[in-house]
Amino acid sequence: MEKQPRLLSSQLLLRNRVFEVTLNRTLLTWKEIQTKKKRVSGSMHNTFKLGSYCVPVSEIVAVQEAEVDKGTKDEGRWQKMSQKPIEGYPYAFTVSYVERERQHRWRCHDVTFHCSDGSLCQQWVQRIREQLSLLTSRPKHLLVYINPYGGKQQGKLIYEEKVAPLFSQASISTDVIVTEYANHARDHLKMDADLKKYDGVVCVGGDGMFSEIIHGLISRTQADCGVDQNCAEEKLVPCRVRIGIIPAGSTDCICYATVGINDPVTSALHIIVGDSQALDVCSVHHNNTFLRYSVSLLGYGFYGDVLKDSEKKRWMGPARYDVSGVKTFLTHHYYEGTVSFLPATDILGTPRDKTKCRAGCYICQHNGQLLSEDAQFYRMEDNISHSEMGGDWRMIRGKFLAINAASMSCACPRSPKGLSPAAHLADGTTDLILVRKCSRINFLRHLLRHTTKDDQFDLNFVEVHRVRKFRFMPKHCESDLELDLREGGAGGGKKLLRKICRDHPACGCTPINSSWNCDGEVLPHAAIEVGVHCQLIRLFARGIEDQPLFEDFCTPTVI
Ligand SMILES: CCCCCCCCCCCCC/C=C/[C@@H](O)[C@H](COP(=O)(O)O)NC(=O)CCCCCCCCCCCCCCC
Ligand SMILES: Nc1ncnc2c1ncn2[C@@H]1O[C@H](COP(=O)(O)OP(=O)(O)O)[C@@H](O)[C@H]1O
Ligand SMILES: [Ca+2]
Repeated sequence: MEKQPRLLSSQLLLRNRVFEVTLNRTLLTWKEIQTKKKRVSGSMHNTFKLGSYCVPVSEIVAVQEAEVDKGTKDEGRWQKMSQKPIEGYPYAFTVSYVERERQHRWRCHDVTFHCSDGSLCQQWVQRIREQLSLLTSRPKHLLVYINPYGGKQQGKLIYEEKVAPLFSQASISTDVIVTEYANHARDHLKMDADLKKYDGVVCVGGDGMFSEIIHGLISRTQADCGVDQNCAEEKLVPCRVRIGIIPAGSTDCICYATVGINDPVTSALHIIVGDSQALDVCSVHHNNTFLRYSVSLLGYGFYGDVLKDSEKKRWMGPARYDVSGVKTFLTHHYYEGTVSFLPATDILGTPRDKTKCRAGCYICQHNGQLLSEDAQFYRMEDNISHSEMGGDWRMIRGKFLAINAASMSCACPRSPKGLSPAAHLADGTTDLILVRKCSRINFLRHLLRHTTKDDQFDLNFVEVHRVRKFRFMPKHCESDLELDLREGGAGGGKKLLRKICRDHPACGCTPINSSWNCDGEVLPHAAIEVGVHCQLIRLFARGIEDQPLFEDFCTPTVI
């Protein structure tokens, strides 16, 4: 077979101007070759530049021959044609590529090049397609789950109108399941789905729906590999299949904190270009029983109570969180208990850093590497258990308005910098935020700082620790009591009840325990043990990209 030259370069017409169009292994560039210079708006010093653009091949969505109706030139039927023929350039092809807009929004943009020669036009289409086929990280076949009841109940519409057309343009085939009941997606992934057929799973819904997907996928992977999820010390096996999130929920924090915006088209484009972003996952256990996984917020007290109350107000849609938020704020419950945690030592980064986790984050790479080297070392020294390698646990007893573990920033439209602005997506740690009992006005000051530039940790009743593991034990352990009543018979039960009455007089003003908000799902247990599993799952995302220096930029990059 004849070997193709690496570089393809031709003079083609674009909007009636001649461009030198070049395709190499990584870039498609087009440069105006007329002498006329073009002013580029918004550039730093209003300088004049040649019209010259480039798009990375990795950000091309598709290429196709454009329809140019050559035979109808004299019949005045231009409106029927997708492209007007240009004298001497009767053939054309259209390249669709990612264009960056403000606030991390991506859009699919088209550029049509006109050629004088049919075989040249075909050569261009073929060469670009060949280049695209070399991008092995792009998904070809996806399994899509849609929650039709998430958020404003627009999931199906959002998928059909905004996402499906892009997938088909990018030649991605899909199997789509619209869920019929809660946990439908989880159980399908866990037991029925033929995962070998797919390069990824797409979740159309909110954080709760995403939680279903990761539970199905992680449980399935552990079952296939013979790993027992109930054992908190087990090293879990990372999932092969990547997950894409099309935001169609109420908070969409996981999408927002990994992409920088909750926008369905942006997310679809990240899936199409085959992005990959590893994510830490917390496992939640109690008494050697697996309870749940969490990737964003594990919140006890305030966020647990907001969520529990909001579940009764689902009919309100996303506004339920504001109503329950105000109600919970006014109720001002605090909860007593003991938090123990294992601080993450030997790592780069602290929760008070000014630098944030961004696309290609060095801290995530460094800390992830460190953990896998540690794991190798301790596998060799197999007489040392994982808990012994850990270091020193710390213990804090107190009265808390909120205990929040943020494994990622938890940025969302309500709080664009999030609960822990400097948390990392894939560093193997979670940020444990303890908000002690304080006045309403002080708690409001803390909450308000989630929405401003001010530091929400710079208050004397708030502390934050970057940890690998933590435990919470409420002062009055309800689940233990129930367990004791069942197991210990009447005598043991009476003794325990007497103790509780002594410790907690029946004033009736405060519920004994809160529940945990686990990625937007209510976890009724109060006593839990949590461990972080570094980079257990991967998303079709790349982390938040650094904002460009100047506002008025757009791709294709002007060079
Ligand atoms: C005074 C203004 C205070 C604004 C404080 C906003 C903080 C928001 C931080 C949100 C962190 C979100 C973490 C992610 C949680 C989600 O997993 C989870 C599920 O998402 P899904 O429905 O898409 O499935 N979402 C949630 O749990 C929602 C949490 C939303 C909490 C809103 C709290 C509003 C508080 C308002 C207090 C107002 C006091 C007014 C006093 C007069
Ligand atoms: N077909 C369905 N019917 C009812 N509930 C569902 C269905 N599919 C998923 N769910 C559940 O709906 C809940 C909320 O979903 P989510 O997409 O996160 O929306 P929201 O962001 O509005 O909470 C999740 O707990 C999920 O398990
Ligand atoms: Ca993390």
